[in-house]
Amino acid sequence: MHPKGDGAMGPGRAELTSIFLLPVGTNLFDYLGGILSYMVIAVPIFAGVYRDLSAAELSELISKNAFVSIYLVNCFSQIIDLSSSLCDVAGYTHRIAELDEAMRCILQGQKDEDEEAKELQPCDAVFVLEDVTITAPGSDCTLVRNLNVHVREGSNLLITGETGSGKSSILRVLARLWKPKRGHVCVFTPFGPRGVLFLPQKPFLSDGTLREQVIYPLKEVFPNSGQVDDDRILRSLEMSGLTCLLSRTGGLDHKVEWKWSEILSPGEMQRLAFSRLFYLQPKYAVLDESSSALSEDAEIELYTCCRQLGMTLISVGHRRSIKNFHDLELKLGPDGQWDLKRLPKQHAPGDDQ
Ligand SMILES: Nc1ncnc2c1ncn2[C@@H]1O[C@H](COP(=O)(O)OP(=O)(O)OP(=O)(O)O)[C@@H](O)[C@H]1O
Repeated sequence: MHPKGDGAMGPGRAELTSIFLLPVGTNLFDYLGGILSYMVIAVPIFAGVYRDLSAAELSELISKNAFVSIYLVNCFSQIIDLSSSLCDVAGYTHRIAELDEAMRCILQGQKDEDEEAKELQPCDAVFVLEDVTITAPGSDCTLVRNLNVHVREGSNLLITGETGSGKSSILRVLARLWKPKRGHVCVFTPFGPRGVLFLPQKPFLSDGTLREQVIYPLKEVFPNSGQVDDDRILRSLEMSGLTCLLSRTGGLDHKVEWKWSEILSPGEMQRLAFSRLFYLQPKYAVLDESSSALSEDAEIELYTCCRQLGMTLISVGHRRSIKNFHDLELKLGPDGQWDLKRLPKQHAPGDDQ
């Protein structure tokens, strides 16, 4: 036997009220509407108010009264039905307003931090982590302790470490999705196609044509770029090894029936994310195991393209082969330990091109 009122074991009083009483209250007019008119007219009839009327006049009065009552009941029911939709709309509006307020606070906080950081910017460093300690939200376990890293343009950083050691957490802090527990994090380049783009392990694929997939997060290309832009998209698809998608979709602008995230394989999704990168060609790219579903050879090809396009990379990856494309390795260890070392210069494919 469970004690009475044990909220964890069954619905509480508030839930019972919402499950049973609210619908009953809402539909009360519907239930009683049919008999309400007779109850209302019965009082004056039995009190003798209409004793002068003939039987025909009385029945006409009763029927007229029933019509008016049912019409009123109908109107009340509609108002009550509308009120629940109105409550939903009010709830959604409130949540959107709260989200908007939170976003404004974050943006304002970032602006203030950026202003402070500008004064502290060390020469030519673009990503700066100074004395940064990271813990996951709602956890006391330190993932990275007192981390100091500066990433300069042209100097690629590879983050390695065991599963769960906090590699992606560093990227979340750089993207300002998480606040560090201690220390300063500064990114001296705008987020987006003109600055730094983040490629996650599982890319977000919106609905839309192949063109819309490749140019994402842009919604439209410049109207006068025409053929030039088409060529750029085709070239990006070729570099990412996805030219085959053109025949599957029937062209860049053909409306497709399917959901991209359902029909593409994980590897194809990752290649599509790289085609976005090659189309947008930002100065900096943060790659969070963005090629993990591809073969080593395919990964090397994609990193070679990034190098040819002159992007500065911050990557998380497990394969040894991608070390050749990086200058620094940040290795995360247990208990928040880390080690930053310069990688030996090696000949990476694409260096001689
Ligand atoms: N939103 C979150 N809330 C709480 N804990 C989280 C959250 N996201 C990640 N963590 C925890 O933080 C730790 C570090 O996660 P992170 O994703 O940085 O690991 P990782 O080194 O990138 O691992 P992998 O190599 O498997 O991708 C993990 O123990 C994870 O469970």
